[in-house]
Amino acid sequence: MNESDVAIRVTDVSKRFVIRKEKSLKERIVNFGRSNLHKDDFLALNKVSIDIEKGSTIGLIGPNGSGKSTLLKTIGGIIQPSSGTVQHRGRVAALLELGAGFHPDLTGRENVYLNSAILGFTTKETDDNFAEILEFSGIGQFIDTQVKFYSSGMYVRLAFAVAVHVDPDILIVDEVLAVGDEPFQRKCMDRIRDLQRQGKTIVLVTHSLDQVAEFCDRAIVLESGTIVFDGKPGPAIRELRKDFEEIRIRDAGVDLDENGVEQTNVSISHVAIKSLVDDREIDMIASGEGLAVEVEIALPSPTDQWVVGMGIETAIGQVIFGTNSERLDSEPVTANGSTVFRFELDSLPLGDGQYFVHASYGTLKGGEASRIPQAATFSVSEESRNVGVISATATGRIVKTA
Ligand SMILES: Nc1ncnc2c1ncn2[C@@H]1O[C@H](COP(=O)(O)OP(=O)(O)OP(=O)(O)O)[C@@H](O)[C@H]1O
Repeated sequence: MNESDVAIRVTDVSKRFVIRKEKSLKERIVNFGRSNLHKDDFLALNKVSIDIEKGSTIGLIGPNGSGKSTLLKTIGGIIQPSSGTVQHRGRVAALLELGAGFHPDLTGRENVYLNSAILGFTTKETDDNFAEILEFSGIGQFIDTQVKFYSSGMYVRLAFAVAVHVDPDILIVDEVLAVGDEPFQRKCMDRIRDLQRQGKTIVLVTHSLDQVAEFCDRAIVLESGTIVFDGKPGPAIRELRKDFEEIRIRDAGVDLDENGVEQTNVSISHVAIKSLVDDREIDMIASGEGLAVEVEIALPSPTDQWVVGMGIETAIGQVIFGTNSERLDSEPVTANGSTVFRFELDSLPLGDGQYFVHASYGTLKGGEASRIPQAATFSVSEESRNVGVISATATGRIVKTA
């Protein structure tokens, strides 16, 4: 990236928060006379460095508490880093959590003028934009109500309308869009697309991984305040889903143990994709062809309670097909030691691309206990100029013209 193409530069940014906790009674007695508060340091961001290219759309993703909002706020200049620097070129408009940016006692109208003024607009310029902002927000008569009486959806509507109408070079958006209703979310997304087309730089924090796949050209995965992945959205989302799956299984393991369901010591030892024709292991099919998936599990003792599952996912982890031995009405059979279950999928009318196969193990009573998210992969080759995960035979013709 050329120096002149950098819109935002984050260099070695760390953010330390001081957390104050009430001391326990014992601690109060031991430390008698001193403050009743514990002070703990907490590193929300740990030496984060990123260069964001002008005109790009970046998604910041990661589990709860991983530091996404903190990073976004340091980029927007809303909070100062404890160490490191943030530089940006151009006007930044920020759409942060509810409550940030608007004064609760002022009306919607007054807040529009206040926000525009902070971003360097004259009253005359805001007058010129006002009708459009109001129209976009859909707030109507409530524009003259104090914003403390707004619902969270109304609040976001107005905040987004202001943010996109002040002609920002950089727009930073934190999760908030999720509180708008569906038509408004669509409208916001269309507007974000307009800004993309105009070459604006956009940084989004979101938990909607589909949104990241749809809008972003780069995604950054944060975990415990550090960057664990920085690259194309597809691999970033897969990385994050893999982590979520590990967390889910770890958590599920605890619950299942509490229920007394014996799930432990079973492992999925091998997953193979095979040809239905000659049983060879394969990694590619033509669109419309079928395949077999063999899942091998290692059962430590004889049981008829086992369930084996498999699913096919797109590159961003959307499950497009899934089944398991129970759904296929496979009779419970007592199995022991190394056991292979074979799924046969006769025909897969998939579009061109790479697909991932997950494999899972569980019990009839306890549900799914473990899963390997990307146990195997295969590609589908299709000679088609159409796009999408399914393959369809399509034709087109004019049926009416003036
Ligand atoms: N003002 C603050 N004082 C103390 N700790 C804070 C403060 N702001 C954030 N934190 C802590 O820093 C960590 C990172 O928070 P942050 O809001 O950046 O995470 P996040 O990835 O955006 O999470 P989420 O997905 O839940 O919105 C959290 O553990 C949070 O509790």
